[in-house]
Amino acid sequence: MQFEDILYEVRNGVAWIIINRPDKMNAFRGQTCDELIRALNRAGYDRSVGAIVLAGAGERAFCTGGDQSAHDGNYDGRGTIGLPMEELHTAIRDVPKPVIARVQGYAIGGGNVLATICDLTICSDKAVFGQVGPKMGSVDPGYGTAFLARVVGEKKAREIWYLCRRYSGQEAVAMGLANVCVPHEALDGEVQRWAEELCERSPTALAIAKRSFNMDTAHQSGIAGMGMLALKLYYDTEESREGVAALKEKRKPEFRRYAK
Ligand SMILES: CC(C)(COP(=O)(O)OP(=O)(O)OC[C@H]1O[C@@H](n2cnc3c(N)ncnc32)[C@H](O)[C@@H]1OP(=O)(O)O)[C@@H](O)C(=O)NCCC(=O)NCCSC(=O)c1cc(O)c2ccccc2c1O
Repeated sequence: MQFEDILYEVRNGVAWIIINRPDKMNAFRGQTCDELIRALNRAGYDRSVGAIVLAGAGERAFCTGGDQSAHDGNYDGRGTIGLPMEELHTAIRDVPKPVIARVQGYAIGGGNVLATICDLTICSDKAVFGQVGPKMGSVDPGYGTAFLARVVGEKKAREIWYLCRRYSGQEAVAMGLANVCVPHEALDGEVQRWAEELCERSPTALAIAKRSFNMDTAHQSGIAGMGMLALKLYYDTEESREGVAALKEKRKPEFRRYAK
C-alpha cells in the first residue's frame, strides 16, 4: 500500500500511523484523510497488530486540522466538504483495536478532534491542545463538539470551543483530555510501552470493550452527518470566509458585522 501523506510502520506488534506533512504542521487535506482511513483499516484488521498509534511527524505538531492552504470553502477530496472527516472519525472508532494519540506538539482544530476521538492520549510537556473554529470561520459539528463534552464535561468543552484558548499537556491531563503527560524525550518510549501492554491483553475483550464504550455516543455519528451539511452552508458565507482570510493574512477577523 503506497502512501504519500502518511507513514505506516509496525513496531513489535504496534502499528504507527504518522501524518507526514511537517511543513504544514501535519494539517490534513482530503488525500491525507483517505490515506489515514486506509491505514487504520489495514492495522485494524491485521492479526499481527495489537494496538495502533496515531502520531504527527516532526517536533512541532501532532496535527493542526484542515490544511488552510487547501481550504477555500472546498477541500480537495471526497465528503460533503471535500474532506472525508466523518469517515475518518468513524474509522478511528470502528477499528476493533485501541488507538493511542501521541501528541508531542500542537493538537489544534481538527487535530485536537482526532486526539479526542482516539481511545487514549499520551502527550509530552511540549503538547498544546485547543480549538480554533470560532476564531477562523469553522466548527466541528459532530464528535469534535458533542463527544468532547463527554470527555471533559459540558462546561469545559464549551469553554474550549467558545474561547479558543490553548491548553498545556498537564492541563489536558487535569481535564481528562489526555491520559498522561511525560517529558518530551520520554514520549516515544512511554507510548510504545502502553501499546505493548495493550498487545498483552485479550484482543476480543478489548474489541468488545471498545464497541461498548462507543455505544453510548453512537448517535453522534448521525449528528455529524447532518452537521457537515450545515457546515457546508456556513463555509459558503462571507462570515466564514472572513475567518479564513484573516488567518491567511495573519490579522484579527472582524466578525461583529455578521451578528444576528
Ligand atoms: C498551529 C498554530 C497555533 C501555530 O502557531 P505558530 O505561531 O507557532 O506557527 P505559525 O502560525 O507561524 O505556523 C507555522 C507554519 O505552519 C503553517 N500552518 C499551521 N497550521 C496550518 C494549517 N492548519 N494549514 C496549513 N498551514 C498551516 C502556517 O501557515 C505557517 O506556515 P508559513 O508558510 O506561514 O510559515 C497556528 O499555525 C495556527 O493557528 N494554525 C492554524 C490552525 C487552523 O486554523 N486549523 C484549521 C482549523 S479548521 C479544521 O481543522 C477542520 C476540522 C474539521 O473537522 C473539518 C471537517 C470538515 C471540513 C473542514 C474541517 C476543518 O477545516
